[in-house]
Amino acid sequence: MSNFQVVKHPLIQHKLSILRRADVSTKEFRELVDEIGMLMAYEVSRDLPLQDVEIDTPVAHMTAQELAGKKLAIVPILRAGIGMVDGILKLIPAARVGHIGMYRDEETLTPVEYLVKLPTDIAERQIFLVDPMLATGGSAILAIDSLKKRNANNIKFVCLVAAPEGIKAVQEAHPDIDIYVAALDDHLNEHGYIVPGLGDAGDRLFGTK
Ligand SMILES: O=P(O)(O)OC[C@H]1O[C@H](OP(=O)(O)OP(=O)(O)O)[C@H](O)[C@@H]1O
Ligand SMILES: O=c1cc[nH]c(=O)[nH]1
Ligand SMILES: [Mg+2]
Repeated sequence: MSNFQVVKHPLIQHKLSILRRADVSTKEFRELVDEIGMLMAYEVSRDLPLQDVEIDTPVAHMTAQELAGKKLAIVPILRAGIGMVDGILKLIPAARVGHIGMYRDEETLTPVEYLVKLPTDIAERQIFLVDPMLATGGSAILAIDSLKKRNANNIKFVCLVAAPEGIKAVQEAHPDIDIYVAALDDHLNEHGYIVPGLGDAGDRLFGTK
């Protein structure tokens, strides 16, 4: 079974509590998603491989360590996932960015895929699949299906707020995928929204409602 982790760092929890507030402006919401994305990247990148490198400090020669040049790709699920990309790129600027466009049909809550644009060597890359919200799990499952269809298997799913229903669904569909969330909320309401959640992340991020 996959690794499922709630990242409880105090900075993440503090910023997430501000993000949830109904009176937060679009500008603040965008800045907070960016910052939390960066803080989540710190945790998710914890096991990236290192290699020895010989360097000279002003004082002495030493064997230091650097990232082993593992190829990375950040893949946001549009639209809301876009909000997390820049924060992660601040820490890992050489990462490539792929996009998976998807929206939930409001009646059926079934995800509809409308765009897949990925680096050509996606199968060789460690992928951070990002979306602030994991509700029924339908969108994440379809995005992972889409990546696996293209032979990408090294995937970590990074999300801010998750419902237990979504975690269970993703773990059942894709037991090999590690999941990192900033919060595990209580339940989904009758409209498929996470409770207490933060509302519609895409609309809050882009000011579309
Ligand atoms: O787990 P699920 O039940 O599939 O729901 C989660 C999805 O819903 C939201 O996207 P939405 O459909 O609102 O699209 P948007 O990002 O364009 O607003 C969210 O960003 C996830 O992608
Ligand atoms: O609560 C939810 C559920 C799905 N998508 C969102 O943006 N918010
Ligand atoms: Mg939305």
